[in-house]
Amino acid sequence: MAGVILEQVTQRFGRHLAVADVSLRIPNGEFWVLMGPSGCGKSTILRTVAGLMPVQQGRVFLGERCVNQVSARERDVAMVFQNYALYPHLSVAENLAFGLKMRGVGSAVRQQRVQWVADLLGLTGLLTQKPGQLSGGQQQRVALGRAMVRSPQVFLMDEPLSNLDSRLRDQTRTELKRLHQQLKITTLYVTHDQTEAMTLADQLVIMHQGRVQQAGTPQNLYQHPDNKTVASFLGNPPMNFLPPWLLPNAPGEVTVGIRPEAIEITAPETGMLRGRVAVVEPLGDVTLVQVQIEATELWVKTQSVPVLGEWVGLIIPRQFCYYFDSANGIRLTTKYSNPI
Ligand SMILES: Nc1ncnc2c1ncn2[C@@H]1O[C@H](COP(=O)(O)OP(=O)(O)OP(=O)(O)O)[C@@H](O)[C@H]1O
Repeated sequence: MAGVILEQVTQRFGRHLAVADVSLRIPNGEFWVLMGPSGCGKSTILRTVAGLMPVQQGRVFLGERCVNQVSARERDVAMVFQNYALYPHLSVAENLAFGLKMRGVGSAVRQQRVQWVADLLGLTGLLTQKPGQLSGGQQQRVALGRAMVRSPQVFLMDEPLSNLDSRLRDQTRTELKRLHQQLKITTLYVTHDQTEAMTLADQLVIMHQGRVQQAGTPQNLYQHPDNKTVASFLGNPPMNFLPPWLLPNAPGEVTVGIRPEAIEITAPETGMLRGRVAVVEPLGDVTLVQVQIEATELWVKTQSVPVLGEWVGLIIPRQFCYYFDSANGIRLTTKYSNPI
């Protein structure tokens, strides 16, 4: 059964095309993540599904039902924003119960639901506090709880963790994953954060300029990007693209890409390429190294810790290279399987 379907949805602001012919079919109970550069249309998609923006072209379904003409209030979705906007004068319990009260749910059921969600999110001890007395992470959990309390058909989350510091963010992310595994509510989640995208998504959708570039499991997108946009968006540091002069045997119309972890550092005289270490960033388990080869910089992820300024050789294993059409960025899988 489908949870959420977008069928050829196009949305404009005046003449500006914010979402261009987007089709997605999200099965019931799955967690999908939308990712892409700022302004690529992620929030507009979320707002369209929520009913906060009318569908200009195309159709949106929640379950089997086309909701193009259904108001936001009547859609069974709950949205969590990055600015959680709790009511400051209400207690945590009252904040959690607010939406239920507005919907005319009786007090006994309200209490029961609030207790359920407070247990689930570890908020039981905070029910009488006001938002101002809570930490950012606790406030974020209340915001999540407010969305969860009525068990909506769909969750829409727009960067819900972006205001948290990195530790809390990690904790809350893990919490979200656990909750999803438990509740299995169809979720559409927008983020800029790669770790969130890679760890939470059943399916990851990469967008660019209002269009879907590729959708698939995070692993699949990382290993088999369809084009340069997707390849350069995932991975930190991102994929290196080698200029043609670095690889004299590569045909000019092909751009060769290689991930930082696929490059090996060796002695200057044994590498295929030779350059100077320009940046060294030890991360504990691995080190990020930027090697400068004339005007080109390549990132390498390595276990070794080279010395800043030293000359090193680089090995670019062929089997880990990606080949892209230089004109349109589309990945070539057969024609140039072995240009170097
Ligand atoms: N209310 C609006 N009026 C005019 N243009 C808008 C409006 N809202 C969004 N846009 C434009 O539509 C495009 C898509 O915006 P959207 O907010 O969906 O992008 P986004 O991918 O969510 O970006 P971000 O990651 O920065 O939140 C952008 O170019 C934006 O400037």
